[in-house]
Amino acid sequence: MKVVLVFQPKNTLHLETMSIEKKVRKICCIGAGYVGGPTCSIIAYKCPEIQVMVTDVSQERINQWNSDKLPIYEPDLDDIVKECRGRNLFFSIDVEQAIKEANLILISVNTPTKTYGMGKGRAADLKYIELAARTIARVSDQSKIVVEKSTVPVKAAESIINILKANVKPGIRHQVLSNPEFLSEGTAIRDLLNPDRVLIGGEQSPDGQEAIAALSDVYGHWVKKEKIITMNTWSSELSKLSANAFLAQRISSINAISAICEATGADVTEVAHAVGTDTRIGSKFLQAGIGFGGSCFVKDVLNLTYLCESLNLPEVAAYWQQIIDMNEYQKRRFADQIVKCMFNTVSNKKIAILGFSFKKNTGDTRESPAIYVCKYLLEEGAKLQIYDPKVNHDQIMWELMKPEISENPERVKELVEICDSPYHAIEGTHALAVCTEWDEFKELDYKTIYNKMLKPPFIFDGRLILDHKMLQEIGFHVETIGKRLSRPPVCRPYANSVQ
Ligand SMILES: NC(=O)c1ccc[n+]([C@@H]2O[C@H](COP(=O)([O-])OP(=O)(O)OC[C@H]3O[C@@H](n4cnc5c(N)ncnc54)[C@H](O)[C@@H]3O)[C@@H](O)[C@H]2O)c1
Ligand SMILES: O=c1ccn([C@@H]2O[C@H](COP(=O)(O)OP(=O)(O)O[C@H]3O[C@H](CO)[C@@H](O)[C@H](O)[C@H]3O)[C@@H](O)[C@H]2O)c(=O)[nH]1
Repeated sequence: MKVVLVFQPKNTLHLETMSIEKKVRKICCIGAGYVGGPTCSIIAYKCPEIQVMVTDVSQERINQWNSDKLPIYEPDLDDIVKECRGRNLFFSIDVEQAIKEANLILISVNTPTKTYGMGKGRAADLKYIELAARTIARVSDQSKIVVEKSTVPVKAAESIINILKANVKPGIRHQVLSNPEFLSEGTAIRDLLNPDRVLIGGEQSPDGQEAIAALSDVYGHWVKKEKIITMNTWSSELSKLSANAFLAQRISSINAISAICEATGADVTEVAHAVGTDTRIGSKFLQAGIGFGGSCFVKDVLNLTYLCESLNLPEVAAYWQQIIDMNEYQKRRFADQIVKCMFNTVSNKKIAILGFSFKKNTGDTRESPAIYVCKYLLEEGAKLQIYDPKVNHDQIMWELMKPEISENPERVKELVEICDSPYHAIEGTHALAVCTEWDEFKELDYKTIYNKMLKPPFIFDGRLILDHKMLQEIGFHVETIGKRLSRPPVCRPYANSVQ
């Protein structure tokens, strides 16, 4: 461990270490979002001797974390926050003070797709990461372990290192680690408590290894040693993007197969089962549907394609881009199927949209496929009655009134009604479309629903969760993804279907 001589205010000569502390005692997390909040709650829960301060620039978000109604919905999160908050888990907007006091800092800020300038619509916008790094450099009086938890393009840690090096106070040497997060929304607590693996990438130097060991110790409180994988920084950053690209690729692959099923009479559920029982392939992430959404897959695959282009690898970029293209096709296909089945027009027809979040057990709507299904139906003049158990009304309207979704927000207000229950949503509708796989949609009283709908009543199951046989017996016209159910002559969605 290196030492440096520094003069303290009282002119006494004092020895101070330049290196990072080996033991983590205080953590500051920058960014109190879907990752920062749950991750730090679990750290605080499992490491009672570590003080964890979660910070954010948003006063509203911090107030919510300090209240009984947390800003995000995650099963089991409330109980863990209640147990740790005020003990060794705190939420604050004083980012600078928290950085000063901590010896390990998690950067967990958003890295959205750029909406302007170079790389618009593809590259990750790293402005929040950069700002966090500059703040750390400016306010730190001691060397810290700086952990990149946000998902970033490969070599982002190099930019953080450069910013820190160029701005730190004399005698200070921070260590930057990559520790990408793999939690899924809706199962965040389960994933954090029992991760498949924890990745830590760092510098291959003695200081880098010390920092890796310190972070490994934190996870070691509850994660088995063999699940903590250490590697070089760039491998760690690329592993995160690759994992998401592989997962998204499986969904686009099964969705591509679903189109073939509809055209041939094969059944995508049977095909997915047959394919997934091959142990080399595995059964997870083969659920066909209306396409993937969420804040990560679209953003991270686009980020990967942009990275490939920047590295002058156009063929590789085109390969990954195809995953996004297939996803767009799938969302569009579902909306087209609704229009075509309903006698080629949905103008002024009421359609119930059940589910608006991007998947069940979350209130998150970022990149939700439901948004695009609604967008296409609104463009056709449909009146939508939308219900979601966890997404609040304003959030739904905000998503649908974004300029990239609707050119005419007033028209959206006229055509959309947000409902408090599924039964309210289906009142007087011609059709019902399931856009999120919430369990409660399986349990609805479909006989009552049948009576409340106009005839013939259509059900479009975009998530393959309903009992189609039972619905047909009640009298519904049922359509789904990747298999043919009822086929009256009015409903032949795909002109080139093999009969
Ligand atoms: N959401 C997920 O399930 C998930 C899973 C794994 C990884 N990730 C990645 O983790 C990162 C964070 O994702 P998220 O979903 O938690 O985002 P989020 O938008 O929910 O939260 C980010 C928070 O950071 C805050 N912030 C931004 N700049 C700040 C600054 N300078 N100082 C203090 N606070 C600041 C924002 O106000 C926001 O509250 C992203 O890179 C994402 O790709 C997300
Ligand atoms: O077989 C499947 C599985 C998922 N989906 C859809 O894919 C999207 C993403 O689902 P999921 O991966 O479960 O949720 P996320 O919270 O987005 O989690 C992903 O993105 C996170 C952010 O990077 C990663 O940490 C996780 O490991 C990764 O699974 C959702 O719209 C799902 O409905 C399908 O259509 N079919």
